[in-house]
Amino acid sequence: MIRPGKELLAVRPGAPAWGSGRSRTQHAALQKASSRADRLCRGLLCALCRSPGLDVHSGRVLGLLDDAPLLGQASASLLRCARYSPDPHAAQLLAFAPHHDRGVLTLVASAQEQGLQVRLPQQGQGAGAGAGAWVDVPLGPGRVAVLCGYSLSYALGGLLQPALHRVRPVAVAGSGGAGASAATAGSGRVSLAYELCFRPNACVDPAAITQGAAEQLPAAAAAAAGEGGATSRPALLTSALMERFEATHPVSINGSVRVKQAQPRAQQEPAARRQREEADLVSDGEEGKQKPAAAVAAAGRSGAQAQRAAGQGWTAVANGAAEGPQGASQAPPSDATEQQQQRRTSLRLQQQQNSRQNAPAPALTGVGTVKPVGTSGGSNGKEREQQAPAGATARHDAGAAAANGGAAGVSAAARRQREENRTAAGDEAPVAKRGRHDGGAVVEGEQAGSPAVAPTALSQPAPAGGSGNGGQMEAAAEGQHGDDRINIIIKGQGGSEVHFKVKRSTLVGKVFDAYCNKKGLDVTTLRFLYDGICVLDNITVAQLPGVQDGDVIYCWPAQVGN
Ligand SMILES: O=C(O)CCC(=O)C(=O)O
Ligand SMILES: [Fe+2]
Repeated sequence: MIRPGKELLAVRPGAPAWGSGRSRTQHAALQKASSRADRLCRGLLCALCRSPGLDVHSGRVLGLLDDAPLLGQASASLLRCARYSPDPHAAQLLAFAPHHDRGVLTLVASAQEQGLQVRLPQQGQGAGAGAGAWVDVPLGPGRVAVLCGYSLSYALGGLLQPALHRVRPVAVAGSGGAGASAATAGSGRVSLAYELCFRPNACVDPAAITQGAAEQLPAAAAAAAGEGGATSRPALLTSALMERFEATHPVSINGSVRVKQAQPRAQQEPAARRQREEADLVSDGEEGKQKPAAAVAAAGRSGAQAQRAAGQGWTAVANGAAEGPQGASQAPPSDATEQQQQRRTSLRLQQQQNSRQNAPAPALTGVGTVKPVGTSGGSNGKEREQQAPAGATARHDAGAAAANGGAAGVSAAARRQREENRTAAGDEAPVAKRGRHDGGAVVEGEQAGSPAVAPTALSQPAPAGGSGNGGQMEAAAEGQHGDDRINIIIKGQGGSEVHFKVKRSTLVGKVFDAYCNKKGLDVTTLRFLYDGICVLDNITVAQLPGVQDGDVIYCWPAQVGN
């Protein structure tokens, strides 16, 4: 039976149990869809960062994501399946009211061509003919819409604006109206939206993320970014960022139908202040105007309907019950990443607290989800994080990402230069001389030469002496190392880490071999990714673009995702 309205099924990839009422086949299909969408989304994000128009260090953005979905570890990201049923009584209502998605990027796919619409920018960057008009985003087989979300816009200091979008109602079966076709008439519209989100305790610092990027932008875009741009956006934990989103988007139907509850009086003023601060992020008053539509949608998802929907294999999502990004703050932390993140987060939070005397209470509630810095033990002091697998999967999965490969190569040197300048200026200098991580491997002596890992990769001719620079990796006894040694972390697919302290002149292949020896792995079956780029074994550590103490190289099976 098709009922009027919209039904949503929201799942977080990697969640061990995806709710009741779903068969194993459904579970497997959702798992597959979400993991593919996740890879595509990360690849697109990586390509977007590296596109000449932005030239943002992709690691600074990708490092704010959680690990790629692993079974048994719920992701912060979310897959929404929506079924919009034909509704003869609600023809004037929108099936999905205008909204910004709260996450980083959303991919939307639907077998039905029509339904999704975006609003063209009214002013500033991208505004042109038809400014402010709603335009169709034709979907259908083989097509995916890519929407910039609030989190990405914030992280980029407004260099990209979040896409205001909505869904027009599907045609009533037999009406012959827009959207009806032999394939879809009578069944309503079904869409899949994958919303990539920052991990809950990531510290989103627009100023650090966009440093050096604006210089690449056309003057007009740079001006737009400067006004209310990165410098006026404080570093925030994702949880605080979501508070901000909610304060500036009073009614959101992003995954969950959220009707804003009356706030305690004490919280109203900061919320209003934040709303003013973020005037540049909210395109217009459209969302306010659409409140009635959202309220109708909310009313339509009563508990009784939710029960019926669940019985059909559709779990209704209503009033915050969704496993939305905000709910993901309960996700179990992955230890090593968490330790690094805690250190980074605490530094950022310190900055926040110093610079924002009037920080509203809700923004600080996120601190409660972060463990004290002291618990991070001897973890390496890594300032810049990376999420390597994205770039490689982008080349396999996303044409757009592949098309960007050249740009990535060109901008690498520029990025490195920027990083060096910044480090020289003491802006983001790594925290020096920390104790070694308890699990750190002591690497000694010469390892056998390692074969090439991947056909297309970051690679340079081996320096004189080839791979025979044995002895460059040395025991990392405290106090023995000079400034030319840095910590490099190899992170495996399951999240385990091995720490190496190496000379900058060491061939990375030596490190890979040492890692494989320690783990009992065959190096030829693996690829190593740094900042999303597959690294061959014949470059030195110093030749990794913008390498810093504590940087992570991800180790991934060569055939991943294929
Ligand atoms: O169904 C669609 O086309 C879009 C859905 C959407 O905007 C969302 O899930 O955030
Ligand atoms: Fe959306």
